[in-house]
Amino acid sequence: MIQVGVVGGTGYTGVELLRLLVLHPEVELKVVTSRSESGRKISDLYPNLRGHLDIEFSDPTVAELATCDLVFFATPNGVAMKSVPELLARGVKVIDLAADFRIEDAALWSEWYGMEHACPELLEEAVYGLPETSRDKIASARLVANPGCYPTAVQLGFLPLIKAGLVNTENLIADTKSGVSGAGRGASVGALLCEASESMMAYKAGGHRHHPEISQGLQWFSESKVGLTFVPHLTPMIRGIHATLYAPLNQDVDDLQALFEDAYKDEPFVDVMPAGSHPETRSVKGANTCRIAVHKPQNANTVIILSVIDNLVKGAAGQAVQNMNLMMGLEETAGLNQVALLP
Ligand SMILES: NC(=O)C1=CN([C@@H]2O[C@H](COP(=O)(O)OP(=O)(O)OC[C@H]3O[C@@H](n4cnc5c(N)ncnc54)[C@H](OP(=O)(O)O)[C@@H]3O)[C@@H](O)[C@H]2O)C=CC1
Ligand SMILES: CC(=O)N[C@@H](CCC(=O)OP(=O)(O)O)C(=O)O
Repeated sequence: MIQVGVVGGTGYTGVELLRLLVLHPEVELKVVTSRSESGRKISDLYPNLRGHLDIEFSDPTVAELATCDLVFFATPNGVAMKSVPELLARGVKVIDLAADFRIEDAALWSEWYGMEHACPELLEEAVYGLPETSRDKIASARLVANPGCYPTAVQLGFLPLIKAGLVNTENLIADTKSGVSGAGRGASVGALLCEASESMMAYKAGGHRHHPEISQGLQWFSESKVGLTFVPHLTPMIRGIHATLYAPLNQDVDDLQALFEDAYKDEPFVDVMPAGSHPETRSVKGANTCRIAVHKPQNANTVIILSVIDNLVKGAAGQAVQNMNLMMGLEETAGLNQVALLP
């Protein structure tokens, strides 16, 4: 059994990791941290785990955490980078669900995240954990940067077209919607029921920190320069990301549907729906699935890709478990066979 630690076990992505890991056939949860709930039985706070997890939250030192084989950080940006060098030096593998190791360029990271990077020397070694593009690198990595939720949905949607060189990459548009759990469990006025329900709004239209992450990920696979317009919206649902993506074709393409089906035919967690489909966020709720549909309306030259994920699963904890499976040489789908919850 692999001994696993979760830093930040009280948060939304943390408890989602626990939900997945308690049923994982190869994992033993050894340490689950929380500073505010240290000493409390985890299943007292989260009764869905009663009968599955019998340990308490703790507030361990890095040396104590290092008794694990692999540690997940489900913590705010800027936390993991303070402990990762010591954990790696002690032979522990790390998956960070936050953004500390997602951007290759330390100066660009500081610009968007408003702090100095604590270990820029590790940015080159860290592997961006999108299995559909980097499976082999992830398998041999010590440190994986789990992608953001919007970046997962947007990159999986655009990449088949970009890799095939079929679109004008300077004019890509990503119009994205998120459920409120994307903002985490911490109390904030914007996440109150009376503020977030019965209404919808765009936010950070002038610049969101996922813009450089998405642009970087698309640029890795594009010979021409990537220019992206990215606008996130907050929608009155708890879980889910819906990305509507617009890409101008640079040539006639016979069969876009076949292109997408072929690109993802061997991917266990990307489902290309039949032509004409409109994927719903509820069709991936609780599952580690990205569901995609491709359209070319009015015979115009703009392709529209619809891409949905559960922000807490394929957008965070599920993708992190997928990465752990790869890093530890396990079956990639182990512990990840959930079917979405309907209605
Ligand atoms: N929510 C989402 O949909 C997604 C989130 N992410 C990213 O994953 C990370 C976690 O997100 P989420 O679960 O929503 O966040 P939450 O705010 O819900 O939870 C944060 C967790 O981190 C712990 N924590 C906070 N500060 C520290 C610290 N300085 N040291 C150690 N532990 C700390 C908290 O517990 P305590 O204070 O008790 O220690 C809590 O358990 C974030 O970086 C987020 O951006 C990524 C993709 C999707
Ligand atoms: C609805 C909402 O607030 N969503 C979050 C994105 C969550 C996420 O994935 O962000 P990280 O890059 O920090 O992991 C936001 O826009 O900040």
